[in-house]
Amino acid sequence: MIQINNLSKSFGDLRVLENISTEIKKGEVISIIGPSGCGKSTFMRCINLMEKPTAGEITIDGQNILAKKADVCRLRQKMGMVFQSFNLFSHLMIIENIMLAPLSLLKLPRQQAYEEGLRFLEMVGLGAKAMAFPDELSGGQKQRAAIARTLAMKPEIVLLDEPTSALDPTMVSEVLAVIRKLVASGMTMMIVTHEMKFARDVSSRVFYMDDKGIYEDGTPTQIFDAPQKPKTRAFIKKISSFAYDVQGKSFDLYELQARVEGFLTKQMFTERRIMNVQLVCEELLSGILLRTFPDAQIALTVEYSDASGEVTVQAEFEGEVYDLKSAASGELPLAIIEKYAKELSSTHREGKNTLLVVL
Ligand SMILES: Nc1ncnc2c1ncn2[C@@H]1O[C@H](COP(=O)(O)OP(=O)(O)OP(=O)(O)O)[C@@H](O)[C@H]1O
Repeated sequence: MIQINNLSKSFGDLRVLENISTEIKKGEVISIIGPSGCGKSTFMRCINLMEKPTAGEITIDGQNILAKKADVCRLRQKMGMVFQSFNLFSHLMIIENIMLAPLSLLKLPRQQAYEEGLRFLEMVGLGAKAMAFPDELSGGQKQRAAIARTLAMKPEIVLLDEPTSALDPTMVSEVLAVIRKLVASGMTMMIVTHEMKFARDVSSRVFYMDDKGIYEDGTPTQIFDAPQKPKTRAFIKKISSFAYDVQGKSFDLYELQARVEGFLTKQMFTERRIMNVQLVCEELLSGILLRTFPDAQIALTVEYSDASGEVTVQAEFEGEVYDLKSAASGELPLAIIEKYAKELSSTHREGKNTLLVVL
């Protein structure tokens, strides 16, 4: 459907994309992930010609869209784009926003554009908001309206550039639910996203971008569970864990708990499970370790494995051999930890204790 050959893009002296070649087939749902600033949005914007590539070829249904004579307007209609920032016209009602392009570009009769627009609004759960103005909608509703507007042009592929990153966390799931519905309808899609769990669940293919290109291209299982290349491995490890340095007993427990919550919310954990992990961290640190070693410098890591669904809380600190089970035996904090832990271990190597609690 889309063939990309040796695509490069520079902004002045800054070379962002270098010689990218790939093919996107009909029905594929491709998530693009990678570190901030690696060129994910630029790549997507080049495909839609919102950025002019510096070199290379993009062929859609056999037509090179970079050729001088290409009918860019018509080719662009084949690709619907959903942006981070909705881009709805605030002086127009939602239905008018949706009808705008079908009327002017597809030349649909007004009544037909209206009826189809309503149908797409109903599909995204906003049938009742057709006559509302954008300011009367929440962020999540605005983004769903923007998706309906894109669909109204009946594109062959939908490109979504970080569609949830401008949203309040409480509104992310309603937009992701609508995107899931599109995926289920068989739509060809490309999504730049920081929602890793979502990328893993909905994609048929994942591009990990780094080093100015598609550094690794694979199924979600390959990229998230068994990445083949070192930078992909490092990135996946980094996004599936977070580290916190605990500096003695006056450390900021509330900050730590907020970080735990933020991290696990991204992994789409339920409130209940988040509270369990927070409780284990609190009992391990304040209930046990810092009561015994008030000045200890503890490196805490919370890691989530999507493959096993397990969370590992790891506490590392220097000192004599310390065995958690025997040291805290019979105490309430350990009993609480054991209630939630599937596995509990203590090891000592080169003067450092490592305690692991797997939940
Ligand atoms: N219009 C522009 N002019 C100059 N530099 C730009 C322009 N657009 C992007 N860049 C630069 O190109 C690089 C890639 O940006 P891009 O937005 O594509 O990255 P990204 O991977 O999507 O990042 P993020 O995940 O943070 O959104 C960055 O260094 C950015 O500063």
